[in-house]
Amino acid sequence: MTVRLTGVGLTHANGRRALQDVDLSVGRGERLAIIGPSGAGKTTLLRLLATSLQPGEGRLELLGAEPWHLAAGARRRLRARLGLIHQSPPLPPRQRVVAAVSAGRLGQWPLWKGLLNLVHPLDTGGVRDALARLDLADKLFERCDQLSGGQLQRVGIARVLYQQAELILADEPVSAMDPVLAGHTLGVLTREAEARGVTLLASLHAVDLALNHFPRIVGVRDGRIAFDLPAHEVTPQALDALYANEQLDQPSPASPAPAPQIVTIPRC
Ligand SMILES: Nc1ncnc2c1ncn2[C@@H]1O[C@H](COP(=O)(O)OP(=O)(O)OP(=O)(O)O)[C@@H](O)[C@H]1O
Repeated sequence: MTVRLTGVGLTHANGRRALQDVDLSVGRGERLAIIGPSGAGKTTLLRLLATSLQPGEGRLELLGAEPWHLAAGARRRLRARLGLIHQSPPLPPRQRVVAAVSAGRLGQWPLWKGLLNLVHPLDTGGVRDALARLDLADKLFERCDQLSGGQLQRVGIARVLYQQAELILADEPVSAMDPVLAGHTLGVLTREAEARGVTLLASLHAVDLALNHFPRIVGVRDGRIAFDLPAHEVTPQALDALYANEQLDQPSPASPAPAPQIVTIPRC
């Protein structure tokens, strides 16, 4: 298994319980979309898998290791095998795209090579190839602060492709793109993952993108796994239950009581 969570719970520092009783096993090469309403715990789950958050309860295994039982150096080496795609890639604004993408391999390089690469990019050809897959080869020497939000997201994806990560964790990777580009970009990412046998977990708000691009769908609600199904078995009823918004369901005290109504968050 690439990922195994057993009875995992996580409470944020402010006391907010974000995950509870999460059991999840993901095999090597699987592609899985995580969907669910806002605040359900999708980002927390991905941050936990990225080892930026430590579970309060339960057991986490990643790539055959238990990260929180490893010494710091071994945990750093494990992290170098994980590729993180952020909704807003944390790229230094003045950095050139070539440096931002090549930084994907910093965790695999000795310090001297990483420093040298900052001054003089060592593998411009490899970086250009990764960018070309995202139709961004012409942005190689542009500054990150001169790119649009959607272009920056594609730079973040190119960085993880260049890294050749074994497990890709993507948090809303196409949220800043128009629907056509979002679909195209997810297609590139999922095909790359499939061709390389890489495990891919992505959180997505757009349910149609999740169903079209991922064979397995995990629905998360209130910090728990509501369903874990092959995409073709996800029913409209399961989606309605996942997205039924209890807070919006409360009638206003000042208004005459309307007929009870479940408000469903629109899914694009
Ligand atoms: N750093 C944090 N500190 C405290 N509470 C947090 C933190 N991050 C998230 N939470 C809380 O944990 C819960 C889950 O949040 P999370 O961001 O994981 O949800 P999400 O499903 O990714 O939501 P969205 O779709 O809106 O991004 C929410 O109640 C949120 O307020």
